[in-house]
Amino acid sequence: MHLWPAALTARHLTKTFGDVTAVDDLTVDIRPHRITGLLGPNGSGKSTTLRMALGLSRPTSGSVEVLGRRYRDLDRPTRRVGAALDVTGIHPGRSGRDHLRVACLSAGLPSERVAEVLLGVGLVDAADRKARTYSLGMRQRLALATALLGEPDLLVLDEPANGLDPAGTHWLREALRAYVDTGATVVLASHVLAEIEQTVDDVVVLDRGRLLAAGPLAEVTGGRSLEDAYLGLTGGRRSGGC
Ligand SMILES: Nc1ncnc2c1ncn2[C@@H]1O[C@H](COP(=O)(O)OP(=O)(O)OP(=O)(O)O)[C@@H](O)[C@H]1O
Repeated sequence: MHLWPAALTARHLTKTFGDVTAVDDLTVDIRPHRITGLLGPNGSGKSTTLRMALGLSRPTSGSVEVLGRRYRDLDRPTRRVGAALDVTGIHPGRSGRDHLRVACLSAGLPSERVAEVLLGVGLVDAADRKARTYSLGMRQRLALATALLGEPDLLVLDEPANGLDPAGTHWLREALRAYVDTGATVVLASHVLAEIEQTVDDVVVLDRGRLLAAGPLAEVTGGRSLEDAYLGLTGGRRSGGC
């Protein structure tokens, strides 16, 4: 149904902040209809890469496209790409339901989607409580619900399991797999290698902004655990959280 050669394509993508090169000449293709984990130590450029892909930050040089176009050139981007990058952006005085209503309205999406995504992420019972009373895991669910409003072809998540309990992590894994099975693509950045290992089809490993490895999980790990492969690739620079 979705026929793009790659869901995300970076070509010589580079971003500098003053003296810091956050992303350094990154060339990679992320395959469609799969879950890809973006891995790397703290400060390796994962979030900066995702922000450039979503048009939130301008590359210093090089390019990044999602679904075959620059994000800003996509037709109705909120229906094509959904993102949950930062749970701190949720208004504390607003209920989850109101947060979703506002997001629906501003994206021009039908209001029926609010009840559907609340059900989908298991937040129905908490929907009318103010977001300030939500746990981190509940805010993660609300951020995911927001990203899913437009039933996007590409879902981009930054540390989506952060704050989820084991049952929540299990639920997330199943939910992402079910979503990809509908023909969509998921890209997620994470530090938690055990979680990544059980969730993704492909991995992209960054270190200090540079690409260290990319490909199917089994190919990159070569029979080792992901942690061993990762520590070998990054020279022992540990990702936070593992
Ligand atoms: N707006 C900014 N201004 C200055 N430096 C920045 C900015 N955003 C990111 N950086 C720097 O760019 C580098 C890459 O940061 P980035 O947040 O992309 O890494 P990350 O891999 O997502 O890290 P983490 O795992 O800790 O979330 C870091 O050195 C960071 O300090």
